[in-house]
Amino acid sequence: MKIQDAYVIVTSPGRNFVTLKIVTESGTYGIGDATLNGREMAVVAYLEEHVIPLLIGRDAGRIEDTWHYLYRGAYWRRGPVTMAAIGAVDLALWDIKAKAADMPLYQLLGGRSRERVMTYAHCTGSDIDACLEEVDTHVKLGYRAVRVQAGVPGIATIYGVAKRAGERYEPADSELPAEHVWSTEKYLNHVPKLFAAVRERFGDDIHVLHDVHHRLTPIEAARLGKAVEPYHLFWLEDCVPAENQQSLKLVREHTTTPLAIGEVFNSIHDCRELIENQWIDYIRTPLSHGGGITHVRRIADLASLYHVRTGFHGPTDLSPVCLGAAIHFDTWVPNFGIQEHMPHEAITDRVFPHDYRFEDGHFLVGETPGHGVDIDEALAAKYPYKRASLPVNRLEDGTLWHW
Ligand SMILES: O=C(O)C(=O)C[C@H](O)[C@H](O)CO
Ligand SMILES: [Mg+2]
Repeated sequence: MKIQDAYVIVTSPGRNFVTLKIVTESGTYGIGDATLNGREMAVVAYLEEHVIPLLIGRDAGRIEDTWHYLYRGAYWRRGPVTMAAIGAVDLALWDIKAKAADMPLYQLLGGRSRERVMTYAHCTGSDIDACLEEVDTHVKLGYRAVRVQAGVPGIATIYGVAKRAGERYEPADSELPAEHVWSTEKYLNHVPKLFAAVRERFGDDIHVLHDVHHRLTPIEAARLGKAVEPYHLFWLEDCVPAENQQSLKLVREHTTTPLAIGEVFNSIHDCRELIENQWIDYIRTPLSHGGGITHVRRIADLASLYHVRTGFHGPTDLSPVCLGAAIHFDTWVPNFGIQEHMPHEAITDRVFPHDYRFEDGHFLVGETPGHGVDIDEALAAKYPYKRASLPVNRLEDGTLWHW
């Protein structure tokens, strides 16, 4: 089954998405998500200039060989742009293979390990009470797990907290980066009160998660992990940046709060030390940014040896193509933990028709051959790309910080 054509579709139904479509001689096609939030056009150029010409005429069935051809063949290895481009090719090729086999993707991966995929919701509020109302709403929608983020007195704007009640936060909300001001001390003094309030109102039965978004140093993260132990979080996410993997060792030595990390990783080498030393509990690298199913499956297998489970990144800035493929992977992978769910806007869902369903706090995988997500190209063409940037953060003295 030779690849006859491949092209990139850039569309902005509510926010920017980049999709790679690969078409074979028989007419069977597959699609992959190539969206890299805030750096979308870099992946477009990488695909159009350096990848698509190599795909034409190749055997679409040789997924493993194509992965190595693109990875080793480029000489310049790893990095989010390269790996998002390879990931899009890989997802599209798995889609084609599953369609050709007339199977839903999870069957091709090895079949079901579970009936349904537990997912967590985002609950944010300008203060603790507003956040608790969001938790209440999501518990009533059936969620068993909630990620809670609340405003902190004395900090005007925090990335990840919606600006208005009932709204979701938008990851990339302005043409050029907005600037926020951050105070670690104010945050550390306030945030344990949020978990205490959630447990007091909702009891012990819901899973509670929290994203620190890389803003702490290791010893500060250790302090937070210890402080929140009484509220038994499901996980504390991205508590420190992890370019230095040893940072997680320090945190681990001080606290039993479970640790999740990896949404900005794109290679097994970014997390190998973290996994082999059992410094983390959940690995979050998504299929699209981690070089596709072919590579992330290796990460999951390594993780399974060390009691580390998957908890894939699932924000709105990964398209329904990535989410749909993730739900197949989650249905199969033996060491599944949880799947993030930040619902896409209705118009995004119309541009990307899909067969996965949310029910009772879980995703249910579809039975359509392939990964079950398509793109309506005519509708997509109505929503042209708009530059959108993620924010930056500064400490109160003006020092540039993690956001
Ligand atoms: O979903 C999360 O956990 C995030 O941290 C969202 C990220 O900030 C977002 O995907 C950046 O583009
Ligand atoms: Mg995160």
